[in-house]
Amino acid sequence: MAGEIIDGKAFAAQLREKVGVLAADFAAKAGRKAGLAVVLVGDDPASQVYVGSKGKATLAANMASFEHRLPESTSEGELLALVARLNADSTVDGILVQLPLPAHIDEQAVIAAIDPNKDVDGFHVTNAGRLAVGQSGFVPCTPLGCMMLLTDRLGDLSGLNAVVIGRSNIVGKPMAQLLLDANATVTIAHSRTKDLAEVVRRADILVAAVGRAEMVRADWIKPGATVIDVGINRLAPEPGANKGRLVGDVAFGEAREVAGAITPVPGGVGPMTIAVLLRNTLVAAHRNAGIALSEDAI
Ligand SMILES: Nc1nc2c(c(=O)[nH]1)N[C@@H](CN(C=O)c1ccc(C(=O)N[C@@H](CCC(=O)O)C(=O)O)cc1)CN2
Repeated sequence: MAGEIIDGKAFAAQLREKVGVLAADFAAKAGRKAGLAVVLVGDDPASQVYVGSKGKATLAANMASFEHRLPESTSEGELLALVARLNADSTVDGILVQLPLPAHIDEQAVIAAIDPNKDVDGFHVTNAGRLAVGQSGFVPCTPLGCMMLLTDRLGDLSGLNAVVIGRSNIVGKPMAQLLLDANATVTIAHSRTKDLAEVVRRADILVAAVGRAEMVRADWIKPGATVIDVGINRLAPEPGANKGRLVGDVAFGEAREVAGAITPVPGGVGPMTIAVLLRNTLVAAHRNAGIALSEDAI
């Protein structure tokens, strides 16, 4: 029997709805809306779409959206100056600088300049450190979204074997940390892992975040495993089409025949990223305004 499809789009819609209700409540209590500033440098087409979606989702969730679209020629100094202004702006609770940045700008320097208490992306080293030692901070949106899908399906993850393919600061490492905090037994695999298929075959939970189209095949997957596919890869267009199909890091059709449950691409993890961004912004606003919020409930 084919595995269940984990509907990230529907889950994300519910989360956005919940955040919207709590954000309206925040505005009534604080006398202002929670505010998210999103900064885009350059004209990367995918980034433009994501930033547009973030702005619309922010407004729909009863929050204020501050969008800053800067030209490709923006210098690192100019971007750092904008980040400093947003840090000092009391109407801005969350700051997100869309990645990737143009090659002439040092991404790490920009992330380091964001006030950790407004770093709703959870990329600042202070927030990475807080996650590593179990303190409350901000957790990167994509791995937190994956965790929400996993706990919704599996409940308690204690003792389960989890394999994360990919070791990026944005997904792989925080994902592994969250799984470890949930008492899973965690392996981080990567491009130099020996006998990757064999390692993956031990996983009750597989998170694929490697950025290689359909790399994980059906015969890598343990029967009944829960598969979370973080990859978003665009294939070359079919003859006559102007855009290629989006696929994940897992060969979905064949993997579904073996897995117990699997996220599709699109419609799986991707939509969770923006929903969790709104959730983190709501949390930031409450913390900044000193208004209580039951953070574990959202
Ligand atoms: N500062 C950040 N930059 C980037 C992040 C991030 O979390 N913070 N993540 C990605 C891009 N991203 C959000 O910014 C993002 C990617 C994908 C989706 C999504 O919903 N994807 C859809 C498919 C969309 C399509 O058709 O192209 C899906 O998977 O269903 C949302 C957000 C890199 N940069």
